[in-house]
Amino acid sequence: MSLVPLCSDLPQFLQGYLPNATKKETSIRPFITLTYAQSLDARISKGPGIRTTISHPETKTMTHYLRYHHDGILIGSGTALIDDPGLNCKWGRDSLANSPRPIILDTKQKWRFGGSKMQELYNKGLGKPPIVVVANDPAIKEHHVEYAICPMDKATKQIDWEKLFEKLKKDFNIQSVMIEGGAKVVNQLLLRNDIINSLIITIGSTFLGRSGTEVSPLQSVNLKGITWWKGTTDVVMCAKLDNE
Ligand SMILES: NC(=O)c1ccc[n+]([C@@H]2O[C@H](COP(=O)([O-])OP(=O)(O)OC[C@H]3O[C@@H](n4cnc5c(N)ncnc54)[C@H](O)[C@@H]3O)[C@@H](O)[C@H]2O)c1
Ligand SMILES: Nc1nc(=O)c(N)c(NC[C@H](O)[C@H](O)[C@H](O)COP(=O)(O)O)[nH]1
Repeated sequence: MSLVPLCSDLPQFLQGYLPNATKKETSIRPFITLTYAQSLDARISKGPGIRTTISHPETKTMTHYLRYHHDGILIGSGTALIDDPGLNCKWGRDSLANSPRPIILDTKQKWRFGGSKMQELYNKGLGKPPIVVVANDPAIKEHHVEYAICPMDKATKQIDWEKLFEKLKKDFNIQSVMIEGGAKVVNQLLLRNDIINSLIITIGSTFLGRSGTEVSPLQSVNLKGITWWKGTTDVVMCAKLDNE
């Protein structure tokens, strides 16, 4: 499916929140953008296992413009298994060159590249092959997939985000990552002002109801550098996570 044209005021609106392509990041971690689309009642899907369109076509195009500006695009295995996303970039003339590298957080090793939309795009020369984040050497290694082995923190039984992003930069030369969900990933990273450089949230003019998948961090989060864009049915907020 082709995209509608990018709204002419969006590049200027997003500029201060994108990785700077001309300036190599000096930090040991990549530039990290946290981005997702939510309903007015802070839901990102109608419920577990239900792929839900929230964005208007013009903010869908914006997402592809964001993909164009990042080296990697990270999602949790929940999203990979439920949505079977392509994660390539349809904005611009050359999908393969413009696409970010998909990064799938799959410590339980449940997702397979084989048979996925990502593989279909890769086979057609329209997308890049994924990096799969695992906690230990995977029992099954798939063709064309690279694995980032990232040990779990023993206490939290979660991967250490800092170590993961350092590894992505050092071992895979990923200078910028956009994180596209889902809820478990977003809820953790909304609390990480030490890691997240930009927050870009699309809000669609719909309510998805209480059985919807909610995004809401464990504690309150303050924002700064806030700016809003208004489209036909959606608004987009760009911000930075505050240090307070
Ligand atoms: N509207 C949007 O912008 C948007 C974007 C993405 C996904 N979604 C929706 O979100 C839903 C999926 O969200 P979800 O919360 O179920 O799944 P998720 O995509 O957040 O993936 C969760 C899984 O990722 C892994 N994981 C996450 N954090 C980890 C950590 N720190 N260490 C180790 N492993 C970790 C675990 O395997 C966990 O089960 C789907 O319904 C999807 O359609 C919506
Ligand atoms: N911006 C945005 N608006 C939405 O309404 C929605 N549901 C998502 N959801 C993000 C999720 O990760 C999707 O699975 C991928 O956006 C699909 O990606 P593809 O088009 O297959 O490349 N994102």
